[in-house]
Amino acid sequence: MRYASAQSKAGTLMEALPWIQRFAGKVMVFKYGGNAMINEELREAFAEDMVFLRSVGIKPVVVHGGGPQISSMLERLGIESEFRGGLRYTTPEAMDVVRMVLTGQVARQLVGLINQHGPYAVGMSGEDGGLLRARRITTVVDGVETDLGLVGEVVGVNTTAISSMIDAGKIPVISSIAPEILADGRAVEQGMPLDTPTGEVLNVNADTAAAAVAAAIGAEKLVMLTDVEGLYADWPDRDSLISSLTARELRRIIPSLSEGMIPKMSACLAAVENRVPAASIVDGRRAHSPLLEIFTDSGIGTQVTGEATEPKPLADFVLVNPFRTTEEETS
Ligand SMILES: Nc1ncnc2c1ncn2[C@@H]1O[C@H](COP(=O)(O)OP(=O)(O)O)[C@@H](O)[C@H]1O
Ligand SMILES: CC(=O)N[C@@H](CCC(=O)OP(=O)(O)O)C(=O)O
Repeated sequence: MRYASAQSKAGTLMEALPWIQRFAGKVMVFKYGGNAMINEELREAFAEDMVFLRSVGIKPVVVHGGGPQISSMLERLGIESEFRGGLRYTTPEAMDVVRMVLTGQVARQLVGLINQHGPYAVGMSGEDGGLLRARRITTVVDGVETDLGLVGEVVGVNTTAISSMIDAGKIPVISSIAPEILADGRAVEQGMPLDTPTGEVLNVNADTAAAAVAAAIGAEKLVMLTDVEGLYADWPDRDSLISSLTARELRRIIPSLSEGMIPKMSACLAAVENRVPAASIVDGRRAHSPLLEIFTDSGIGTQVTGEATEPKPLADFVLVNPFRTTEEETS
């Protein structure tokens, strides 16, 4: 009996071998969403997975969210908060809470859990060392352009800051807030250079931040942990789980999606359109879902693949626009 169980473990390890060989030395970005951090056991399993990957030569980078944790802190403090098109309308008062919860609470906890296994994790706020830069965005609700307050999208990533951590054997744990720069018409209007800092800090949805980081550092894969098994074609029909789709198919589906799935699937699309070979959504409520997604032949969630492209050259500071499509780039 003991031999049979040991044999099944060996079988699992052998299934992982070709994937370990394929991904060794490669960078993978994991977006760890607040809805996937629901209990200590899951958070510990996530930390173990990151350490496991690092130990077999894969280079994990974590970009974390914490939406539910921000919402409960805002509620405790009596600060109103609402979502518009899946993004939090963020007042200056709410921004202080976003920063406090993401960098002071969620990142600290994750870094602590990973570092129980050795001194691997380093918490990095998007504000530190010019790691991220963002420009302000609005959203469209029922066909109307709608203000989001202090909300942005990442337009610049300091890849040197991230790769020097990776090269030192560390696991960067990145919080999705970013200093605002003038990167649009406002700069031109004000006669300023396109990357002038405004002094404001913006709240960036962690899905879009993870996609921008994955694209900028030339990640092999982006894996998003959330609270569903993957993308359902006919939500909420649980029999309609899509196990894989191409960027082209996803582009067609996105307009029909609701709330949180809009930034998530747009981020997957942005990653694969910016030469990340694959982006997956996995169920973070299942312990060790990152390992199961990467090291099993079938994977477990929904995988989006891009059209084959040349590998992306790395630069020290990469300007990215997560929402520019390949068509726009080439037209
Ligand atoms: N087509 C769909 N397939 C799967 N989930 C969907 C779909 N459309 C909407 N959803 C919702 O999107 C949620 C995930 O988005 P969100 O709550 O923002 O996740 P996270 O907090 O992990 O970023 C799911 O819990 C589900 O309720
Ligand atoms: C602009 C915006 O919506 N920012 C998000 C940032 C955190 C996040 O994205 O967390 P999850 O991944 O857990 O959802 C927010 O304020 O909730």
